[in-house]
Amino acid sequence: MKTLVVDHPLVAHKLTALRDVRTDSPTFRRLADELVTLLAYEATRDVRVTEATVETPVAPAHGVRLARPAPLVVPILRAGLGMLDGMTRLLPTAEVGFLGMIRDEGTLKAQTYATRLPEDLSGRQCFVLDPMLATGGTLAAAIELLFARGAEDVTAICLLAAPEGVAYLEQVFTDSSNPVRVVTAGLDERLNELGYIVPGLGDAGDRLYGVV
Ligand SMILES: O=P(O)(O)OC[C@H]1O[C@H](OP(=O)(O)OP(=O)(O)O)[C@H](O)[C@@H]1O
Ligand SMILES: O=c1cc[nH]c(=O)[nH]1
Ligand SMILES: [Mg+2]
Repeated sequence: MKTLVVDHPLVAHKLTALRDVRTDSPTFRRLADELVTLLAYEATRDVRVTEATVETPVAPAHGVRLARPAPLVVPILRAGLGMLDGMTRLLPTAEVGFLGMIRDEGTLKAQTYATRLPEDLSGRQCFVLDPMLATGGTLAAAIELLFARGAEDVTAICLLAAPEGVAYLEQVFTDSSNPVRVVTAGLDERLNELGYIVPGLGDAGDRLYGVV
């Protein structure tokens, strides 16, 4: 598994504002949206393309188009929904599937409460959106589900990751024929005793949509 921490001053600036406890929900949503578009640029570096030729007003020009089948973008509800618009802005022809998952805050185990994905993902490139990679349980379960349906490779886009979560994914995904990549704006210090990323940004879902 490969992990890319995007090193860019605009990403660092927006991430700092996102972390700030004084940042309100509307601003948090805007920053998350902007950050995802910046991360998506790196995350789609290996998106599959096919050669294409178009006629300019002057002459034929050789270029590329996104290959078929279209990539599948999968936000993990709730918090991943705050990353969807920023992603599809850069990849408007992608299809979108949905996974609803919640981490039990006692056991820290992920449970899936909603699945709306194509049954057959053979040959598909998938991009999973979830702002927080903490223990890694949620992302691991989501990625396993996509591979079980035939996905070819999976790139997870996160706003923040913990070393513990990255290590867990490295341990789970060792098959080089089904590569996994994590692209994140920041790799933080550690998890605390409640399974929260330190220094992190708190509960991403609550900060986007309110406490439930
Ligand atoms: O890496 P893990 O330890 O599994 O934790 C990360 C998960 O926790 C958060 O979701 P949460 O369960 O709070 O659901 P929500 O998006 O509805 O708030 C977050 O958005 C991830 O999905
Ligand atoms: O720090 C964390 C860990 C899990 N989920 C969050 O939203 N934040
Ligand atoms: Mg939450």
